[in-house]
Amino acid sequence: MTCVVILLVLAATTVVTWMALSMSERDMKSVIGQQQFSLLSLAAANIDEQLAGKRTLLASIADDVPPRQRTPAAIRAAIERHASAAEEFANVAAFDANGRFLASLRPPLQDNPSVKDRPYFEQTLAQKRAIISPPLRGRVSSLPVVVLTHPIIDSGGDVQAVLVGSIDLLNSDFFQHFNTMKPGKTGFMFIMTTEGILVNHPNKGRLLEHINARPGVNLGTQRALDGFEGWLEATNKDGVDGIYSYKRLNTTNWIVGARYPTDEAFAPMIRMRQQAVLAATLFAAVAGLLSWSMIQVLLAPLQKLRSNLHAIRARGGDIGLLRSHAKDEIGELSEALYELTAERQAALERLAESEKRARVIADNIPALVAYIDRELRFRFTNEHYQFLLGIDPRRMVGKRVDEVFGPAMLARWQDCFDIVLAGRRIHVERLGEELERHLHLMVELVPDLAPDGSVPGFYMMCTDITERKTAELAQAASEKRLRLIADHLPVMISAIDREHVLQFGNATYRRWLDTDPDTLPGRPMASVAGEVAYREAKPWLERAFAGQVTDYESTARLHGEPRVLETTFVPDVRKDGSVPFVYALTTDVTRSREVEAELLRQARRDPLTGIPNRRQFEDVLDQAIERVRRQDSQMALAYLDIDNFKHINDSLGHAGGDEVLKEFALRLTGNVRTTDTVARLAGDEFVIVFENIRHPDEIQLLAQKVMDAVAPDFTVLGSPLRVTTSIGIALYAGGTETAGGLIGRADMALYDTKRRGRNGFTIDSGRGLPEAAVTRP
Ligand SMILES: Nc1nc2c(ncn2[C@@H]2O[C@H](COP(=O)(O)OP(=O)(O)OP(=O)(O)O)[C@@H](O)[C@H]2O)c(=O)[nH]1
Repeated sequence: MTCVVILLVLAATTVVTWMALSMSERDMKSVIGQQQFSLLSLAAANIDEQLAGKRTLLASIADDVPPRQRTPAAIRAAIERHASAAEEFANVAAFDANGRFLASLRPPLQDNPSVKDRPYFEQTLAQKRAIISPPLRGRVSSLPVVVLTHPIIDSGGDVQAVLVGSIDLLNSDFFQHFNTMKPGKTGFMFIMTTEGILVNHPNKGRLLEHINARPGVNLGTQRALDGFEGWLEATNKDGVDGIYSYKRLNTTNWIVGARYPTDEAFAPMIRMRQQAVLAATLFAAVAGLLSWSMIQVLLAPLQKLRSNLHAIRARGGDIGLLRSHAKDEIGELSEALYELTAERQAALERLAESEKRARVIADNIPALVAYIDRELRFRFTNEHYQFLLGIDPRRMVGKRVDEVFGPAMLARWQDCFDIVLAGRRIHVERLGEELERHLHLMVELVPDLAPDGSVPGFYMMCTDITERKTAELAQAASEKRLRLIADHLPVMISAIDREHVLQFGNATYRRWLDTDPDTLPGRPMASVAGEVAYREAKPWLERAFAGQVTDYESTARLHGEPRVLETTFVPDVRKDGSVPFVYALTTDVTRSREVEAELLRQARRDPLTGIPNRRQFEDVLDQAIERVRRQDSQMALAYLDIDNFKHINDSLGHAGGDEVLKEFALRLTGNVRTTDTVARLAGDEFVIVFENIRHPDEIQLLAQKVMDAVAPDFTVLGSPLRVTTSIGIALYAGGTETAGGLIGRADMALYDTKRRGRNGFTIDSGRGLPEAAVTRP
């Protein structure tokens, strides 16, 4: 912190110093530049002045030549009369209009020199006025020179002769003053023509050379050649910066330039900058230290606060240490921090408590519980890993799934992980083949959906369902066995739901109805059994859904044959009392019903004679009495006993007696109406129930008819035998009399007949006394 403060102060001081220096440097550069340009302008004025002086000198020599005696001697004399000519020029010579030598101040270096083809000469002739030549190399001396000319014109206006003054660029004093005006110690001045040919340069070897003869570019010089006058900063071809000033000469338009190296020009300023930086650094250090000391004093309460916070965080100390009763900003801050920390501590305690509870719950869930992040690393695992798989859950945290269970496991589960990490919940049941124990696992993968829709991880809960799975497999095997049994039972078995839709049917459907049992689930009962059969079954079925076992019998045609079917509806009553299904067991009872009917029939028949026995008789009598009451008709009951049957038995044997009984029964049944019933009650006792008696007198005729039927001899064991019978008849014409009462009256009437000597009949019409009694002789 201290370092930061010092660095900040230093940085601020440096920035301020740098800005101040930059501004003063900019001003200083401007001043130096202007100075340089002023100096250069003075130097240029000096050159202009010298050139003007030299031109004036030539003009004066020309004027001094007498117009009518322009001989070489006169011209030479005129030159020599001007003593300054020798100082101003390296030589002054005169040439005629054809360029031929006329005279000179100093002897020529060659005989009869000619300037006929020299451009400055031709230009002077052509323009008829004085000119200053560009620098050129002397023909004979090979020295660099600048030539000034002046024409001597005759009265006719023609050029009669030309005065030529040469300036030796190497040795003359022409640039002496100019060169002393160079800027600084290492600066210099130079002159070049508008074409860039050097007229003056500290390096004399470069005279007459083009300024850009050396490779590279100096943008300042370039601008000067383009017409710029003034000062600027530029870099020379050697890469050295400098202040450049440029000014044009009035006389020749040549460019006068000065170069002032920046290092030298700004040397004082650089020194000043270094001193300023040093001073600023010192100032910053002192200011920084002072600031630091002050901050230390100011921040002392905060430091205390910080160390208290450290102590609380490191050792869990009392957060009351954060409290401060100071009435300043730091006091308020401490109090706010205390409240914040207290709230945070309470929240952390609640969170810890909640995490503890969650951990206890997770550790005690009989399932593997884990949280896995997007990199498929375990972030949370419960204790069940230790219990079920023998893996320490703490060692799993931070490891990837394949690091714990191997790459084969990851490959098998990767598709599930991809789905859950895409935000979809998955439920799968799988055999955990990658585990040492082959467990059946039920796995629930739940994505951890963040509020922004991203999925940073997912929860995985694996339950060991091996036991359940084994039980399911056993149940499936058991169901298969049951199915096998059900399919081979001669019973049609169905499961019917509350909508009366079939949910199951056994193979008997195929045998009885030619219906594939696999097509039954989902089909309404009516569509399988037919509307009629369904309507018949419906009430029984509804009672079964009410919880009652019902059964009923029905008839149906199976393969064209009439069959009797017995159906039992068994409700599937659940613990809550609901009946989701009713099982229907339909049995073909045709054969047993036939046997039953036969047994019943036989139970009601006398086995010896084949006519109804006492049981049948009693039913018939009850029904007949009921019909009389209902139809307001009449009936009669005849009670018959074979006379002296004991004697027959005794004489002919029991078999003979049986023959008599059978013949007797045959004769009785053959002589009554089909609506009448003949029955043998026991031994030689028979009864006849006569129905639909229209008049009591009819009874007598009926009795007589029976007597007549018995009268002819019987053939017993090949011998004729006379058999007689005694009859007692009771008439019933309605009323409350019971069957027993009627039988009693008939019996009494029989008794009367016997009492009178047998072989006859007695009729009791129900009026108290027998009304008719007949005894055969
Ligand atoms: N053969 C034969 N005899 C039977 C049968 N059932 C009963 N009896 C005999 O029939 C006889 C009936 O005799 P009763 O009716 O008491 O005497 P009864 O000789 O007919 O004398 P009344 O009736 O007074 O004429 C007895 O001897 C029985 O043993 C049977 O099924 N077959």
